[in-house]
Amino acid sequence: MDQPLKTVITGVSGRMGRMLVATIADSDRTVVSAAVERAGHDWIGRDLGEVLGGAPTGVTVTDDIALALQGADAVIDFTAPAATIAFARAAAEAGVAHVIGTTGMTTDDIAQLSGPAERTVLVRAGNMSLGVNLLVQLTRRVAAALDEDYDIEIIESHHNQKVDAPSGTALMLGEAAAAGRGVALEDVSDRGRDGITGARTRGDIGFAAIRGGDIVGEHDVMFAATGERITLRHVASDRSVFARGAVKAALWSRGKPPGAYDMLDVLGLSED
Ligand SMILES: NC(=O)C1=CN([C@@H]2O[C@H](COP(=O)(O)OP(=O)(O)OC[C@H]3O[C@@H](n4cnc5c(N)ncnc54)[C@H](OP(=O)(O)O)[C@@H]3O)[C@@H](O)[C@H]2O)C=CC1
Ligand SMILES: O=C(O)C1=N[C@H](C(=O)O)C[C@H](O)C1
Repeated sequence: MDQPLKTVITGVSGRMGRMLVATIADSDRTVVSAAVERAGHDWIGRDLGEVLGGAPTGVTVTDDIALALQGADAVIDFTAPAATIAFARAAAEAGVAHVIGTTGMTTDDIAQLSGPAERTVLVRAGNMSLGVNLLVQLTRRVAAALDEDYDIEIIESHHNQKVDAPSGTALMLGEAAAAGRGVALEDVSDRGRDGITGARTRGDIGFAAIRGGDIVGEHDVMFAATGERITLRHVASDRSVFARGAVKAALWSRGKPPGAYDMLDVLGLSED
């Protein structure tokens, strides 16, 4: 068997950072080799196990990404767009695979990942769960089978701490629906309706975002026509589905050539 994958976790104190530490602790194929938080965070310089309320692990939380990447195989990153761009440059420099779950990235942010992806394996997805990635493929197929008599609406629900909208998953689903219809999402996307909006434009793909309580993540893709409605739905009830997907991506990266990949590649669901 291969040596356990030496994995760096960024944003380690966050909801996903903690979930990743727990997921890796349950795996004999990966190990947390370093843990990163932002400069000034009160976990810096302390043992990861102790700050999480457990036994010492020997991993000291650091704000130095270059140091954290030394000798590592992969970095799993669920943080924020500016941090992710900086981590991508550092991972490319160190030749370490970069698994990105961060959402809320603009087109310009994403363009800044193409340089790093020429130098190392970069896997990025707005949702790392198997279920959502299957839903992406289903959405593409249903959109291809139906004409514009079926209005496509994407409804997403998340916890009250989420800072970006539409969710990364909603955008993945929107891209899939647009691809199924053979159009570009930016030409048909309808976000943030408010006030006298006028009637719906035929062919548009609409987005709606709900924020409340501790909702982990729910996504509906509705195809609404006169007299009938089809709804494809995914409900995540536990963040472990995202963490397991990210760890799977990190393991998959081993030995792959540099390039930009997504979870469809990792899961073998890519149809292109
Ligand atoms: N693709 C997927 O499957 C999923 C994606 N996500 C996405 O992952 C991201 C994180 O989500 P979540 O864990 O809920 O968010 P949290 O806010 O709980 O965690 C983010 C963490 O990143 C840290 N961070 C921010 N900037 C830096 C930096 N420069 N250096 C080091 N650490 C930094 C934050 O620190 P601080 O608190 O000090 O700012 C925080 O600890 C979001 O974009 C979310 O949408 C979430 C779930 C699944
Ligand atoms: O912020 C979250 O929590 C989540 N973010 C991702 C997204 O933006 O789609 C994935 C998941 O839905 C949870």
